[in-house]
Amino acid sequence: MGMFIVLEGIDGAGKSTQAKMLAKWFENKGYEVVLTKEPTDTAFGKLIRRLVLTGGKEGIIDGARISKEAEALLFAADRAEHVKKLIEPSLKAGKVVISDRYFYSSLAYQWARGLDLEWLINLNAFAPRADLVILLDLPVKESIKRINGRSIRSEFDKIVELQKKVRENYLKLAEKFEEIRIINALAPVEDIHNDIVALVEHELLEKRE
Ligand SMILES: Nc1ncnc2c1ncn2[C@@H]1O[C@H](COP(=O)(O)OP(=O)(O)O)[C@@H](O)[C@H]1O
Ligand SMILES: Cc1cn([C@H]2C[C@H](O)[C@@H](COP(=O)(O)OP(=O)(O)O)O2)c(=O)[nH]c1=O
Repeated sequence: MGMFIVLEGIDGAGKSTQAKMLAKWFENKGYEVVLTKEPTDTAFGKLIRRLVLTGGKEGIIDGARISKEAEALLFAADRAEHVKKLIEPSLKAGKVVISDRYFYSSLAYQWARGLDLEWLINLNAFAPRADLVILLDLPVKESIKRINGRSIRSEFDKIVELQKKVRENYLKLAEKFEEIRIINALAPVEDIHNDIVALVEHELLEKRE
């Protein structure tokens, strides 16, 4: 079996930056790596971007956003394809799978949107837990500064209050899921990378020897 590592955190926490660096680190050590993300680039992920994340006309039914239940189900459908078609086969082939977001995102975000946590956990029960979840934690103010430069930001990402709730939710989830480890994401990129590598060596590689 391979190794399944997930990066989580609020928007702009540095997940994609660190996921790429970690993937390179594993490749340099000779591992076969699959770097992936959620929402995916499949038709399901595209549907989510169209209906949920853009806040565009198509996502609006009767003048409101699509329901939070439908939103959670769309993320779960995208995830089911992701798990069955990519994650599980890659792990069976002995590869290192690194995912930028996974079901922990649904727990943190859709819980913040008002859904029941246990309902969300049950909905996502089909998805195998990761071996290690790196939670990049930083104050919302900092994350907003980092993503201000991005050209296309949806309404969804702009809501500071929601991001604050999401951050709190992640910290609560870290108490519930032992695979979640908190990393201070305020540090410079290289320092965070070194912290992540130390965690991976200690939590995953040493335990396999
Ligand atoms: N440790 C860091 N310190 C300062 N800026 C960072 C750091 N990590 C990433 N960034 C920058 O912040 C922005 C968001 O990073 P990104 O990796 O895309 O975050 P995420 O994938 O979590 O949304 C990018 O412009 C990136 O270059
Ligand atoms: C995977 C997932 C993402 N999301 C949200 C988190 C992000 O705001 C958005 C993903 O958009 P994306 O632009 O891919 O992420 P990022 O802003 O981190 O680069 O979708 C959920 O609400 N639930 C989920 O299950």
